[in-house]
Amino acid sequence: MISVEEALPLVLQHTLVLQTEVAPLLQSVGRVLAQDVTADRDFPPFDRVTMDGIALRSETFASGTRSFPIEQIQPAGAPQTILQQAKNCIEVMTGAMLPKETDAVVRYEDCTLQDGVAVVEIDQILPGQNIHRQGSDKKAGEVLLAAGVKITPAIVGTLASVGLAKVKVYQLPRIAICSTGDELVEIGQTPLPHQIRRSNAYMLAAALLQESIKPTLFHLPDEPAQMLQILGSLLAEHEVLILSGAVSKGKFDYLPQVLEELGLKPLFHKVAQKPGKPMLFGTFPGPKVVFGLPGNPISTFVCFHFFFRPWLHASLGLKAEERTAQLTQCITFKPALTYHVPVKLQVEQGTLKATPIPSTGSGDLTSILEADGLLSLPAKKGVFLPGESFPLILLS
Ligand SMILES: Nc1nc2c(c(=O)[nH]1)N[C@H]1C(S)=C(S)[C@@H](COP(=O)(O)OP(=O)(O)OC[C@H]3O[C@@H](n4cnc5c(N)ncnc54)[C@H](O)[C@@H]3O)O[C@H]1N2
Ligand code: MOO
Ligand SMILES: [Mg+2]
Repeated sequence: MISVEEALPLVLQHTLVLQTEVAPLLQSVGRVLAQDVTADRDFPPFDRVTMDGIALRSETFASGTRSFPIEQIQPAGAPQTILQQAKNCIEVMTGAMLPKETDAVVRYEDCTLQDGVAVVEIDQILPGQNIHRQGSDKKAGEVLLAAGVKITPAIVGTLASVGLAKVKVYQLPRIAICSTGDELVEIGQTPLPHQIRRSNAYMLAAALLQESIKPTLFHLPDEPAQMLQILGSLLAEHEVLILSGAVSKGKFDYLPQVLEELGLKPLFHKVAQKPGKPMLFGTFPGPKVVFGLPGNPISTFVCFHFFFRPWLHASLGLKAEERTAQLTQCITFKPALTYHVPVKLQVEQGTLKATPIPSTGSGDLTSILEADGLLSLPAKKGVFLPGESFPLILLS
């Protein structure tokens, strides 16, 4: 059995090298950007009026003028107008180009308009007021986004603004999720007293959908010949297998042996952690990777978040999240195992605090309904005090 400190680096040493592909902009949300993006023009691309009102010359106002005859209107979306006479003004709309020969905008609220004349009612006008200067946000050619970030709605807005209707993203691995076990039935079925629904497969699929990956779902019966045949064909079609169950010591936990028959190179089987001790991880030529997650629902869930997600993010070139949170209650856990505790989070005086969620054990699926994160308490200690900080995985 190896420690989580040894197991995680082993997993991260076996990331996949993912190719790139081009995705239509709106299908790129949640994917990882595989190109740098530069400003195609200045941001903003012209001196932009930021308030509806009048544009004038501040020096005319400074010399005492308060009444400005209106020459014309400059709407947004119209070519730039020119102020003909310094004593006049032009009505301007938010988003319009600032008229040439003007240098300040006065809001409608700060003047009255009557008979084609605007009378300014404020005492001071500063050059540049209510104007968003060309290039003041970013200059043409400047890098707006570097490759290797997850595409968010804000990023989509930026990509749209530079005219990228299609964008280069990293490909996603083809992933099969496989439940195991003769006690499991489909979720639409009514289970007999000795049966349960195969909820882990759906929980894993949902977690992958949050990563923008559409997995395919399969099931393995507790029968080695059938497992061998199904797993063999899944390996031909997928780069990643995420399996749930059949990795412990039971008479029907055939998975480790079947995977080895298929040629698995095991990297570890059993990790010093709770939950998730029986977890298995290995590779096939290709390369292909197999995550054998223990079947108890919280074990499957914790191992997915602790091992699979960092592996996926590293494969995609995303930066690892490194967070900690402060325990609010004392926990005593003596076994020499890393203890992953589902926690409720809150911020108190700027500090992230983690309160453990009561649970009857790793079969208690409902215990994670309220969880915001998983706090990992190290194996080398047995008593964890309020106020101590430990590594945290945020659940999203
Ligand atoms: N003698 C020992 N027994 C067990 C050990 C051990 O070290 N020695 N480890 C325990 C631990 S820890 C875990 S976790 C489980 C892991 O077992 P498996 O990975 O072999 O999983 P299964 O036996 O197939 O199932 C365990 C449990 O989970 C339920 N399950 C499985 N798949 C699903 C699914 N898709 N949806 C919902 N629930 C599922 C299954 O019905 C079982 O109740 O082993 C302990 N035993
Ligand atoms: O991985 Mo197990 O969950 O400790 O029952
Ligand atoms: Mg078992």
